[in-house]
Amino acid sequence: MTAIVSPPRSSLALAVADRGSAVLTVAEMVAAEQAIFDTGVSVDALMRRAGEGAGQMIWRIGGTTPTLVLCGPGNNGGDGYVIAEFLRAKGVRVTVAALSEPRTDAARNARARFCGEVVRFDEVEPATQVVDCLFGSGLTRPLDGAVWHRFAELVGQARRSFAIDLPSGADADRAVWLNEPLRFDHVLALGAWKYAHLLEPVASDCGALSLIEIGVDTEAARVRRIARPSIVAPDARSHKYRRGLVAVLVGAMPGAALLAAHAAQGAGAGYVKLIGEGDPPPQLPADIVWQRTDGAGSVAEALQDSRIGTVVVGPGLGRDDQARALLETALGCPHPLIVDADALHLLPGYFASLKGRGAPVLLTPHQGEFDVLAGETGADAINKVARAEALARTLDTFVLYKGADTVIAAPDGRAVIADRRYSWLSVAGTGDVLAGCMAARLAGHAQPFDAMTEAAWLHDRAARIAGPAFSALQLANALPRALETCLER
Ligand SMILES: NC(=O)C1=CN([C@@H]2O[C@H](COP(=O)(O)OP(=O)(O)OC[C@H]3O[C@@H](n4cnc5c(N)ncnc54)[C@H](OP(=O)(O)O)[C@@H]3O)[C@@H](O)[C@H]2O)[C@@H](O)CC1
Ligand SMILES: [K+]
Repeated sequence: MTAIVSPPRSSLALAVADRGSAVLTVAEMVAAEQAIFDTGVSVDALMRRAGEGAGQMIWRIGGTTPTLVLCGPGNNGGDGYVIAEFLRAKGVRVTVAALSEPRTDAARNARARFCGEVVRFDEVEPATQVVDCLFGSGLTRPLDGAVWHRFAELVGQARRSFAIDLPSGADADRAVWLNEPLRFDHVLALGAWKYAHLLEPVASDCGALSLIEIGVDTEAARVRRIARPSIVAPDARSHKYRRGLVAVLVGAMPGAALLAAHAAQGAGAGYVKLIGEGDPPPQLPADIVWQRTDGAGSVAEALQDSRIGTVVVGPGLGRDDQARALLETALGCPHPLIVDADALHLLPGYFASLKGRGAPVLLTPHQGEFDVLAGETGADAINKVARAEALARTLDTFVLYKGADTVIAAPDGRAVIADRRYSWLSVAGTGDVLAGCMAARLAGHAQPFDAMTEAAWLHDRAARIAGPAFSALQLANALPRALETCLER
């Protein structure tokens, strides 16, 4: 048997990248705010920071547009009074509609500092621009029916709408609407992202997102919003194996494996080969190597090549006995492994093989495949990130849980949310492209979590470059231009 040595690693590696901005639960946000108070900053001062930061953004976007600020009873309402006074001082015609008297000291103080007009919420007329400060992270239940109805009318009739911190009616941690959904033009998040900003179904209703810095320390946050990765170009010592050798196993439908192979090339792999039974498919291009095998033993032997950086199993695999044999062989090989598509449906029969496997396994389920894998795992999880984390922990694998909100989770608890994925990606074959792209990144630097994050970013960027209505092959062909936008200068 061939001795297994780690393949040389690429210079097409990950540079020190922006880790992405933090995503916090309400409890984590409260703790982070408390840490600021512990340094001697008062609640009033922090509210002023938040309200003036948000006011500045509204002023920049809306200028002197007449503005209605809707204020609730808590500190979100308090932010509203600060915003209203900020805009009033700029010369904007501002009206505040108060749902009730402020119930916190900071909100009462902010109310006292507002020098403009305050009217009752149930008597207010619609305005050109509306700012929602009814409820933020302290929302505990649905809005009262009549209040929600009037609120929806005011937001719907405004030409421009802002929600401060969170849209009222959205549950911050669970990222669901407690009332009917409401669409905003802008959401200004205070201090850090909350899950509702980035996870569906609320995320799509948030319009343009802005983060208002208020001095919260988010250094230790485990969950982050995706940020553009920074990738280093090959250096003078680079060669095809340092760049990364990707091996894609071919099953019943070679087209999907070919797409993954194209994508691996476009995402920077130095060498891509298909491993399959018998003769190559007629459409095999000259720049993809075909390694012919004869039976499972022959595949296992091909996978002993110590220069392989990543193996992909799943695209076009099928779900028959031959597919099972290929999956079993792939799980038994010594290389990092991406399990995608059909292989995810077969994987529950092989969970035992995941435990103690030396090299990492990366899973790329969409919703249907996730349900097959997860079963009851994470049934009590609060949101999509927690469900992905539960699966990653239970199977000791890396998980990229696809969707308009794609979640990447590592078994050590790190997670990234790739929100608002380009909707034209919803076409056949784009999953195969994602798997190939991830394989190239992983073969290049051997960091599974980073490979998933880079692939999610490159895939989305390539789709935007390809424009509307592209084929999966056109998407793969756009990957080099996406890669170019991430190269370190
Ligand atoms: N912490 C800080 O220092 C800073 C916080 N900041 C800001 O504060 C926001 C969080 O403030 P918050 O905790 O006061 O919560 P908030 O969302 O304003 O409302 C809670 C109030 O509403 C009530 N209530 C709840 N649901 C209800 C419903 N359906 N219908 C009716 N009432 C309902 C609830 O009363 P309950 O009846 O539940 O006891 C309570 O009275 C945060 O999002 C950010 O904007 C920034 O200024 C920076 C500094
Ligand atoms: K709000």
